[in-house]
Amino acid sequence: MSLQDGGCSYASSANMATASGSMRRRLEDQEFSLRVYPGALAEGTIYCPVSARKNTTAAEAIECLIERLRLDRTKCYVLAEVKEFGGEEWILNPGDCPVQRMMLWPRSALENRSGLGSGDDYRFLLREKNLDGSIHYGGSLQMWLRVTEERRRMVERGFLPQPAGSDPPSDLCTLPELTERAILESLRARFRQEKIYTYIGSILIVINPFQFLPIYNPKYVKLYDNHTLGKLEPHIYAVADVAYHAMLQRRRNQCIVISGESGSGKTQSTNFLIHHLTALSQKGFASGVEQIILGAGPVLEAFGNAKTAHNNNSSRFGKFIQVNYQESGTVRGAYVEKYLLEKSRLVYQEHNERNYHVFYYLLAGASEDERKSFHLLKPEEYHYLNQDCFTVEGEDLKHDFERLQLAMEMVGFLPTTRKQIFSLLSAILHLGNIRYKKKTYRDDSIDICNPEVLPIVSELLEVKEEMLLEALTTRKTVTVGERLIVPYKLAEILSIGVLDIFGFEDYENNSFEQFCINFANERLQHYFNQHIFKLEQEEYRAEGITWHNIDYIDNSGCINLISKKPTALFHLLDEECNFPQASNQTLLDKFKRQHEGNSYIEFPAVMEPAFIIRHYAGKVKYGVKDFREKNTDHMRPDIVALLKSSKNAFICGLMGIDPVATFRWAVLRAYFRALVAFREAGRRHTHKKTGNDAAVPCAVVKTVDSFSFLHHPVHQRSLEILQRCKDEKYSITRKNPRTPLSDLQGTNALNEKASWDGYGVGCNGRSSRSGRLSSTGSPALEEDGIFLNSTSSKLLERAQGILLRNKNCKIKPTLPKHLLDVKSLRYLSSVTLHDRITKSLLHLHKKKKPPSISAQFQASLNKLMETLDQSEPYFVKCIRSNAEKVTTAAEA
Ligand SMILES: Nc1ncnc2c1ncn2[C@@H]1O[C@H](COP(=O)(O)OP(=O)(O)OP(=O)(O)O)[C@@H](O)[C@H]1O
Repeated sequence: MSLQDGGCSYASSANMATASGSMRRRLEDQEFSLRVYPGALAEGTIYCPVSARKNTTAAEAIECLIERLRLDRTKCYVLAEVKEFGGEEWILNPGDCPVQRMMLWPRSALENRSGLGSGDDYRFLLREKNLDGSIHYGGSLQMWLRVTEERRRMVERGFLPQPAGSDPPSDLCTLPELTERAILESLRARFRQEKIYTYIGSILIVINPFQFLPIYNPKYVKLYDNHTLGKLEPHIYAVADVAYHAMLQRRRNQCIVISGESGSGKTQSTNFLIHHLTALSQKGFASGVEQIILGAGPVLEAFGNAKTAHNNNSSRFGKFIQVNYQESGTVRGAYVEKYLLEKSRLVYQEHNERNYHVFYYLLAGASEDERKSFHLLKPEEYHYLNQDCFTVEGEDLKHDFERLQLAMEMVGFLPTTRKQIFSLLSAILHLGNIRYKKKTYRDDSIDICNPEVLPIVSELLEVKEEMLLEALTTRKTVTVGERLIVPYKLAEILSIGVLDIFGFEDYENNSFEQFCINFANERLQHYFNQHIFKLEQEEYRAEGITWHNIDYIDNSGCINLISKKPTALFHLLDEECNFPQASNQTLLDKFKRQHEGNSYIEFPAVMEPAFIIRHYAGKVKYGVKDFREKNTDHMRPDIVALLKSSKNAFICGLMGIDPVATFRWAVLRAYFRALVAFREAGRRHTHKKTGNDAAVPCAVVKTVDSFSFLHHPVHQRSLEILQRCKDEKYSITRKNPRTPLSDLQGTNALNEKASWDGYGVGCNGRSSRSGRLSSTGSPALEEDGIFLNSTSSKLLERAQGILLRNKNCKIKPTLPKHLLDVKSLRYLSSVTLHDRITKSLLHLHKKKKPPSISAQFQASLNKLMETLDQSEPYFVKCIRSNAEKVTTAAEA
């Protein structure tokens, strides 16, 4: 190093001085692990690791060894350095520094310190000094080394117990003393040996090394395949493997819950787990499903991750990835549920933070044509991007954009859909540049300072410019229902869920987001307690094992304070959101009145619009400012109406007007109505023949006679769709613009030149592969045997025949056979039952007030907990090795 530095004589000397100065400082501060072999002085110990810095003396190291190995203090000891196997021993003076000696050893000696016979054997020995000053050797050095080496191998193979004072165990439950200190020291010692994984029973601890270790290649996938936990060195693959085989053997769903603070490695661990879970099931062959699952990672990352002060690639949402398997253990598909995306980041970022990655990727990676058609500018020219920082060290945005495009393709986004998404992103950025001014001095109404942005946004969103201007400058007070996101349920399939949820947060200013995040953590901690302490102890008791109950912090009180009906904080907040006169103070007063005296809540002594919650992980102070606004984060109806009017099917889809869902229900209705019609027509026919009036109620006869259901706009629309579907023509034009669509939310999407080749975006905003509309049915659904022909189609054909013969019927629909299987219908009704369009088509929901954000969040958490409760859990706890994201494993 010094030679190289010296060689760069033309480099700026000031720079060099700074660089070498900081390098020197770093070396001074670094901690190294010395392995000292005590030989006969401590029977059973092969070597004892001692932490030392560059200036730690031999005397200090010996003092530490006396302590650790509990040696006789009345005796004298020295450190001896052995260079090369069988070579001479060099006795260190008390003031010599062993680390400095070690730094002169060849690299191979440091990398292979235990290897006997490597040719490069360098080590420190602890020797006893006789009274006359001579060294007490107690046997030949070579002999002694051979014996200790043999013993080491025996220990490694499990024939001898782990000696005290040697390497900390891989499962900390086997530590003789289970104190916090002992646990931390063991983790630290293991980390220094680049062992980032450690078990505490079945819990896996991961310490983020901020450098990639070569322990994730296929060799390791194979190594950990089908082993009981704890047999091999701890590894994240071992957890995935155990979950996989437990699922297959016990036929029960499994889940892996990953927790830890921001930047501790949760997402990385999730990626490793998913990789291993898919690799296990494919046994080395990358299948289409695996490609899609792995491709989803970069897409989620681009849209949901951002640079924060703590992590350059921080996930700003929680996610639960459920990998679903067939009975045989082959991956069937995966499903991602997302929680609480940080929306505020779009418009505002804190110091040293950025907006979502995808914006920077797009601006850096778009081609010249794309730049033109999306009207792209430079990042500095957008208000949403130029608030603080633009770059992240070491990133290659062009490459990232290419990677994103590839990943989007892998997961099934067609080029048209991708274009529509990027167009929307560009519209968001331009919208952020709109500036307002007062219209007139006396008037409070507003106008737009830079109207030149409007045609651009209107083009990108495919909405009328006048409507856009109106939506941006006026506010309508009518409220409409908001979407309630209910995930699809894939019934009766084995699964392994991986939960990567935001960690506990306590910042300088904590708001509603932190309150929700920390509540989620309380719920997960409760789940953890249930499994690790409560259920385990109950099992011991049931089996008659002597067991003293251990105390753990039961956080039910805190959970009740926040969410238990009817007076919990979330409910009081909802109440206040309904009062137009409410203020921060009235909210706080309500909290106080209801919960004064509750040990989980405090109010600051100084008049401050804040409250303090005693969480399991510590106290957090929340400022109530914006709580009410953030809890009622509803889309304004006029903005929703504007976006609904877009000619772009993707944008309509975002507003819950999912053409695919509308289509599905239209098909369903057509089917059932036709079925009823056919039955009734049959009965009527029989009645005519037999003259038996009583067999047919009049009302029914009337209905069938007139086929009034066909005149219902829903039905007309359904039949049109079916007809078009059959003809494989997807450019649908509005036939009857005056059709009343009030109870048909979403059908206007069908009237636009929707890109039917695109993948549908589900009502919950999820891109849905199964949503592809094609005349042969969705490929994904076909795979599941959904749109298959069946005998029921014959029935429909006959029903259809009757319909066509009827004079009143103006439309001549032809029902495609493949859409008529009863199983398909059942499937469709189960997957669409909860979506808003379905509800409105079935009149299941009247215009109710939309649920508050906290209510939605609680509902999705409850759902998650239900899933977790039905699974066997594994826990992965991630720890950040340092706050500076520095590569440290071997040096800490
Ligand atoms: N096992 C690992 N090996 C190597 N590097 C890792 C490992 N785990 C994490 N890292 C590094 O640490 C960085 C932060 O990790 P990650 O993004 O997974 O944290 P996180 O806990 O998900 O953070 P957040 O909650 O902010 O999303 C990663 O970008 C990666 O560089």
